[in-house]
Parts: sequence; C-alpha cells; structure tokens
Amino acid sequence: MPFTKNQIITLEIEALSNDGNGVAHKDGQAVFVPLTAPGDVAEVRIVKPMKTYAFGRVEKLLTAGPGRIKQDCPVAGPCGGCGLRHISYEAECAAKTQFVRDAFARLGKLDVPVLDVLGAPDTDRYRNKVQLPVGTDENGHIVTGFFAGRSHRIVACTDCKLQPAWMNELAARACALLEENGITAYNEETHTGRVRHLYMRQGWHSGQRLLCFVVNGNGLPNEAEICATLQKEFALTTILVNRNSERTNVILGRRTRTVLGPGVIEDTLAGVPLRMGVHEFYQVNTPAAEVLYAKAREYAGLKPDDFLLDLYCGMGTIGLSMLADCKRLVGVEVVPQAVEGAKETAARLGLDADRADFRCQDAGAAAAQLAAEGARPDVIVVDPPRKGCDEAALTAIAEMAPRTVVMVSCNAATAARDAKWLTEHGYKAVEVQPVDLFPRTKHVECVVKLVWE
Ligand SMILES: C[S@@+](CC[C@H](N)C(=O)[O-])C[C@H]1O[C@@H](n2cnc3c(N)ncnc32)[C@H](O)[C@@H]1O
Repeated sequence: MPFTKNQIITLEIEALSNDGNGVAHKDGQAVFVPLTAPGDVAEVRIVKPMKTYAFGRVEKLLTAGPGRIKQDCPVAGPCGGCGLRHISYEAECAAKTQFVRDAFARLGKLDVPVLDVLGAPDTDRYRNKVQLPVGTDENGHIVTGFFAGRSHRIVACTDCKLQPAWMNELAARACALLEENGITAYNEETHTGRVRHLYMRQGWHSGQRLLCFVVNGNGLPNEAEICATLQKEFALTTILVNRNSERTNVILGRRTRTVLGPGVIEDTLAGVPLRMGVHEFYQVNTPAAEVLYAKAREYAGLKPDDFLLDLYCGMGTIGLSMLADCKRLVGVEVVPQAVEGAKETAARLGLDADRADFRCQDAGAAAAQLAAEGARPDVIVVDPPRKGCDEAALTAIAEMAPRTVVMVSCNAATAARDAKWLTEHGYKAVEVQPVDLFPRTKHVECVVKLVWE
C-alpha cells in the first residue's frame, strides 16, 4: 500500500542515500528523509508519496543517531548547499565511502575494491570560488545567498561556512554599496533589475582575489567608484564585469570586461602555476584537489618514455602535474579560455608543443581523431563533467588501448557506468579511491584505476 500524503510514521534511519537523504524502510517501501543521520529514530511526515517509495520530513526526532551533531548553520538544509552539516565529519566520510561502494557495486556491477574515502584537509572555509545569486528580501534590501534546493528562490546567507570569511564580508559590503547607489538586483521572473550574481575567486596558495559582477546590461552606475572602494577594502587583485542579459539559468554571459587589475589571478595547483579569470573550470577545494591529483598520479604509474593523454583537461592541471613522470602530454578541453590558460602555463614552464600540446576540441571528437591517426597513448586520464564520458570518447579510448586509464569523476554513478563500459571493452577495474573535495555537502569525488587486460 502506498503511503498517503501527511501520514505520520515512526522510522529508524538505516543509511544515507547518495543524494544525502536518510533512508528507512516501512512495509517494504523505502522512505527518503533529508537531514537525518543513520540511527535516528523520528516521527516522519510523508510529504511526497510515490508508488513504491516516498519522501518524508522529520516532525519530531525521538532518538538521535550516533553520528548526529548540532547543526551550526541556520540555513543549512534550505540553502541546498550543506546537506550533511548535521552529522560528524567521521560519519560523513563513512557515508561517502558507502555512496561510492554502492555506485560501483549496484550501478557498475563491478567487483572492485573501493577504498575508504580520503578526507579533506579542511572541512570549512575551503571553497576557492563562489557564485552568489543577488536578490531582494521581503524588506526590499539587496541580499546574496543560495538557491534553495531544486528551486530559484534565494535563501539569504550572510556567513556561509564553506567559503572564506572575506567572501562573506565582501558580499555584505557589495549589497550595501549597490543599495546606496540605487542599483537593483536582477529578478529572474520579470527579467528586470541589474545585478545577477557576485562571482569571487581566490588563489589558495597565492592569496590573490578576484571579484566579478554578473550584470543584466552593460555595467553598473558609479561602477568605477564602487569597484575602487571594494578593491581598497578587500585587497582585490582584479575586478571584472560580466554581461549576461539573457533569460537563462546559466550564470555567466559570454562578454567579460576588466574594470581594475590584470583581469586574472594567479595560483598553483599541485605545483602547476596557473592564471585564471572567470570562465575556466578550477577545482574548488585546492588542498583536497592536491590529494586527488597525487592519487591520480600514483594510479597513472607513468614511465619516462610514456605518452599521456589528458581528456577533459580544463587548464591542463592534472596532466601537467604528472608530466615530470613521462615524455609527452596531449590535453583536450572544449572551453577556449581554459585551453589558452593551459598553453600559457606550458609556455611559462618552457614546454614546447612536442612535450605538452593542448587542443580546444570535444573530447570524443579529439579522441576519435587521435585513434584514427594511429596515436597510441600509454596512459589516458579522463576527468569529465558530472554527466560522464561521451561514448565516442570511450570507444576511441578502447581503440587506442592504453596500458592504464585513470578516471577522475565528481559523480560516482556516471564513473561506475563508464568504468563498466570499459570493462566490457578490454579493461579491468583495479581500484577506486574516493576523495572528499566537498566536505559538508553530499558530493564526493573518486579516482578509478583501470588496466588493459
Ligand atoms: C571536471 S572538469 C575537469 C578539469 C580538469 N581536469 C581539472 O582537474 O581541473 C571537466 C572539464 O571538462 C570540460 N568539458 C566538458 N565537456 C567537454 C567535452 N565534450 N569535451 C572536452 N571537454 C569538455 C569542461 O569544460 C571542464 O573543464
């Protein structure tokens, strides 16, 4: 019998599902309850009954599970960011290890060892980039915050614990300056108003700071004064304005203008020097990304004469971080600014195109072209977006048959699917290492080692 809406039932939470919800079973049906911990016993209201499962909400916590802790953020949950701030970091790591194990066993149907997650060096204030939507609160004040889960309603947040304090302070100051200057926040429904997002980035090792106003229209009234004030108060390296006048959920528009400073910030990642603006993908948790890259390098097991192909390479950081171990690197990435950044880094490192070459191309198309040209990489690293690798890329990888494939992924479900595909085309999955790049959220990264059999 399906549950009925608003029915109240008592449940004991058994585990966390891979989207961070607690899972319990009653009368043979699964009930998913956000913001619960394994071992919690709670009275739960059914809010969304489906045919064979349901979603519920805690009405009353009767007994707290052993990993539950006091939540230290008033908007965790509604803001859609920290889904796991109510459990200890130890419990979070155990849950994330299980998410990845489940994905590889159930979705990938792979009998591969999945190691315990490598925890992050910092669990708070670790983000090097934020994109805060700008809106208007019920009193007419300009606020920044986050979109509530699965919605475009802004939940105001003045002290997000995932981002450095200066980013929170700058957001509050920028809102005050916008109000003082009579500048409005963008309204998605009416497509009116000016400022859509505040985008901030920090070079983790360099300390350099970038701010970008994402604006509906061409810049801000009193732009020079506002930017000069913020640059002085927050020691900003550069300030940009990005123009986005489209009716779209995509945050950045195509045109970005530099108001102050060089337009980019510099940093290093795993020893690789980088210069970045706003369009390039860059791992958001620098120290944890360095742990991830070290694991990828170990799994790659490169030899001095090897040819390494880095697909979905962003600014080329993974490949460049292991280039000292091999002879030649080719990186493929679809975002032109990222490829320019990779080429610039290679030039700064004194690497010519025979040693490190970067191509602005679709990964599947580039891999197919390389396979057709008879390229035979010894090791291929793939680090695709959440949707995973295109089948064209996987097909070309199997055709080129490198000794080792290292798959880096922020989505264990698609990594398991792609690893399964490769195991059906000549590879054996040897080991999976989850790495926590996103503490206090439901997200987890993983690295997979596959070898040609
Ligand atoms: C998860 S990021 C990894 C970037 C890089 N490996 C790193 O560690 O910074 C995925 C990258 O794939 C790129 N990308 C997305 N679709 C692509 C495609 N079809 N072909 C090539 N690159 C793509 C994105 O622009 C992004 O830079």
